[in-house]
Amino acid sequence: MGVEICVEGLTKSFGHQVIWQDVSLTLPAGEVSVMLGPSGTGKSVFLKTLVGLLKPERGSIRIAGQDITKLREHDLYEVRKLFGVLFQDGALFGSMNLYDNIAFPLREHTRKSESEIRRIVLEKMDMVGLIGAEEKLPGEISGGMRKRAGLARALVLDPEIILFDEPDSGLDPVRVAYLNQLIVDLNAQIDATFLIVTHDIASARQVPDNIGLLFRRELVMFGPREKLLTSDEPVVRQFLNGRMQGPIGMAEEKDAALVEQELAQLGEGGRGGGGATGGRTQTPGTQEMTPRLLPGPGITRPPRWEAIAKREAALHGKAVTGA
Ligand SMILES: Nc1ncnc2c1ncn2[C@@H]1O[C@H](COP(=O)(O)OP(=O)(O)OP(=O)(O)O)[C@@H](O)[C@H]1O
Repeated sequence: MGVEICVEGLTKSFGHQVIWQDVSLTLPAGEVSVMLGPSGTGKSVFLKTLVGLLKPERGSIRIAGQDITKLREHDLYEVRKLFGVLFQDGALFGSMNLYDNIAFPLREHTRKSESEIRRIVLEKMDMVGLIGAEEKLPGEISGGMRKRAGLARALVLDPEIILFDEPDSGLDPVRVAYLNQLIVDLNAQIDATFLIVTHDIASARQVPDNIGLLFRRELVMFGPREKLLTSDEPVVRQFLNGRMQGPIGMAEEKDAALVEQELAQLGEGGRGGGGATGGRTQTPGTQEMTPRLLPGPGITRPPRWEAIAKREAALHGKAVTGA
């Protein structure tokens, strides 16, 4: 079972530049969460802060009963063993074949025998569909295979938490679909806590249990997938629908009057409309409950799935009847 991560009042700056402030959220143990946000809102900085590579100015990050922001380097090293991280490009060593790349953390951090290492490496390569590619060099394989190799390497120390930094970047839509299925299947099999940073809205709508959105140096919202998919919050609706109309502009944020004008031209939303938003500016876009991606055949669903499915079915019923 993965571990819970509890973030309270977290603030990170570089010099005078505040990246985000007062961020509080709980990543529930064993669940998949996605962090969204326009470019430059500090999603990668958030991942690095969680794993202790960057120090926040304020706030706490509680993992397995310890506030990691207070730990000394030696103790942090121990906590980091709970994490597996999939970097954007897989971060593989170019001169090592896939087998040695994936074996690397085991050789570096454990005293396991080569035969034990072989068993683990082949098991993880099998999980990500890379059996047979042991001798390949990273430069000889596709981007999708490199991501899967990076994922196998992130799995070898049996992490309780896996952080994914844009796992879908640079992949075609079919490879993204396969990778999403792999993520859902893996989560059901190993039950670790997953946090995924992505720009891919389709993935964000289907894969996670929870979604968070960073914007204007704040965490606008974090909660169950169904809560964000049906939210009236203008920034959340704009982002989850990938629309130009709304508070998010090319250079991050827009003038309020311009947003009003855009929405009026579209004939949707605007002030004084009442209804679901209680008169707030509404951002156009569907509030559909995208179907959840299920684990593949033969993979047992974790116990939480039943409760989530009931909650989502109830919400779907409401959306259909307009209740
Ligand atoms: N080590 C650092 N020193 C100074 N500034 C940094 C450092 N790392 C990141 N930043 C700044 O923090 C801000 C957020 O960067 P980050 O890479 O986390 O954004 P992001 O949301 O992941 O963006 P994208 O979606 O484009 O990948 C940027 O303005 C970046 O320049």
